[in-house]
Amino acid sequence: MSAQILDGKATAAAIKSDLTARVAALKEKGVTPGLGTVLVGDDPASHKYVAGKHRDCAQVGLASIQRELPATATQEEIEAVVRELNEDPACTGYIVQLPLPKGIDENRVLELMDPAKDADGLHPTNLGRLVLNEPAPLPCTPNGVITLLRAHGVEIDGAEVVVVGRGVTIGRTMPLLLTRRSENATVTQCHTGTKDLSAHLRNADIIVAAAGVPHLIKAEDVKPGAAILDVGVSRNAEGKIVGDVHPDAAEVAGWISPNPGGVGPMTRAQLLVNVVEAAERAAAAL
Ligand SMILES: Nc1nc2c(c(=O)[nH]1)N[C@@H](CN(C=O)c1ccc(C(=O)N[C@@H](CCC(=O)O)C(=O)O)cc1)CN2
Repeated sequence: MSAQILDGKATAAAIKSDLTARVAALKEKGVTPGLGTVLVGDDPASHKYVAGKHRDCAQVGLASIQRELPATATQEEIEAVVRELNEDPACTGYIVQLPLPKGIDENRVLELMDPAKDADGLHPTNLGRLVLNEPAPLPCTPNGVITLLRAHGVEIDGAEVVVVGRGVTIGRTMPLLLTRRSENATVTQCHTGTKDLSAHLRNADIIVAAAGVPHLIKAEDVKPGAAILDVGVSRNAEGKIVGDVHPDAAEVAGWISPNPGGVGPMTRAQLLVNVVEAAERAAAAL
């Protein structure tokens, strides 16, 4: 068997095309939504991701607000930029690109954000709303995973899903989204403390791999026909992405997301969705 592709690039393009029309409609009402980004330090991957976010903004007609600080920036300097964006009326929503440099208290920065402008859905208030089933901006990568599965007709309802990883941007929140009544999946969360990862994986209809361990998941770990979402990003000596999933797994799986070209573009598209939805809510309240 050779897996079918969960095409993140094409699915993200369709989402962006829909958003372009919605942004144009907002502009006709006199509202120009803007996405802000706070980027601290010189991690090349973070710079690439943020540049991609602003390219997306230009494509769909969103205004871009970019704030960059050096790796030497203090906690207070970063927090000052967050306070400024909280107050900036041109900024509909913004993100603080993670990870922040060592020594910076990331949670303190996230907590300082105005929850109404939290385009990543990572503010504690919004994470709490998600737990309570209240409306909130949804974390971009987990929401991107679900949108990608749905766009390709992969059944989530009743599926056994294994999430590998417990990081903030995906591992922690992926199970919360998947176990909502609208998704209705059964989720097992695995992590470095899991005793027999392979046994869990072999039982999964859907695997979300977000461990950041190159080629952790191999063909023999995969149930025939399963859907695999490879969210892991490691880099080889040439700086090329190496995912969590060994390429041989595609011979066993029914569906697989390429990496790059799978969940990454979906993360960016869902970020735009959060900003446009926030702008639409604000416009409706005018
Ligand atoms: N504040 C946040 N920080 C981080 C998040 C996040 O959701 N919010 N997630 C990741 C990084 N990330 C978003 O910021 C992200 C990752 C990957 C991509 C992407 O488009 N990847 C491309 C490949 C790009 C490359 O060649 O390096 C792809 O997969 O095709 C976009 C955004 C951590 N930080």
